[in-house]
Amino acid sequence: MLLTLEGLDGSGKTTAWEALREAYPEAVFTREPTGSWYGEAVSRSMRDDGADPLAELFLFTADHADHLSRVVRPALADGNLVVSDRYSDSRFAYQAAALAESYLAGGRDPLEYIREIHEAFSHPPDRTIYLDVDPEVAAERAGATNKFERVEYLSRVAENYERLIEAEPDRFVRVDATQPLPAVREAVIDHVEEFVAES
Ligand SMILES: Nc1ncnc2c1ncn2[C@@H]1O[C@H](COP(=O)(O)OP(=O)(O)OP(=O)(O)O)[C@@H](O)[C@H]1O
Ligand SMILES: Cc1cn([C@H]2C[C@H](O)[C@@H](COP(=O)(O)O)O2)c(=O)[nH]c1=O
Repeated sequence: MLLTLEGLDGSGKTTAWEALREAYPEAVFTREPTGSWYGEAVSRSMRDDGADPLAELFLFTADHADHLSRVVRPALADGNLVVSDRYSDSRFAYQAAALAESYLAGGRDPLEYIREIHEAFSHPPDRTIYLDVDPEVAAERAGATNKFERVEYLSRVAENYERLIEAEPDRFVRVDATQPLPAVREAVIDHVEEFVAES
């Protein structure tokens, strides 16, 4: 089973991922952007305020393709539970927000365009936990360490996540990530126990 953790910057994904790592030591824990050279290219692009948003989309997507073939598909083929801190929904939410200000021919919807690119090769998550905080909390917790961690941009990202949740309500579960950390941790672990029991 492929389980992904999604949410705005600072929503607590990595904290939840670490709690799950303690609870499921036998599972495979991974993340996007990855630590590969593709992931390093992504980090370089994120540090560039003038990076072309379409070029940046394809850097993130290249990192995803490598992640799939090197980590995710082999781990799933071996029957593992795979837990990824960010995955394809991050592209749908973040790069669609960046492309909205940019250019796509024929008035195409950026989010749909990015989904179509992924449909051709990706492996969709089985379940996704959405750690829900508002953009103000997210920006404050994240500390504006990269160009995405600003309230105005994160508001558009949050709207895109809402579209994704609305389109696939059975895949997503929403956790109120403004709760104190122990309550968030407990909610995440309870959901994963349910997913594992159902699978
Ligand atoms: N429920 C919570 N209440 C208060 N602070 C929290 C909570 N969850 C996480 N934090 C704090 O917010 C900060 C960001 O948490 P974390 O790194 O887990 O988020 P993230 O979603 O992985 O962020 P990013 O996407 O920026 O990597 C950390 O300082 C963490 O301790
Ligand atoms: C996978 C992915 C990530 N991002 C953005 C979201 C964050 O601002 C940074 C780094 O992620 P982290 O969890 O804070 O380490 O990258 C993105 O825009 N698109 C993506 O596909």
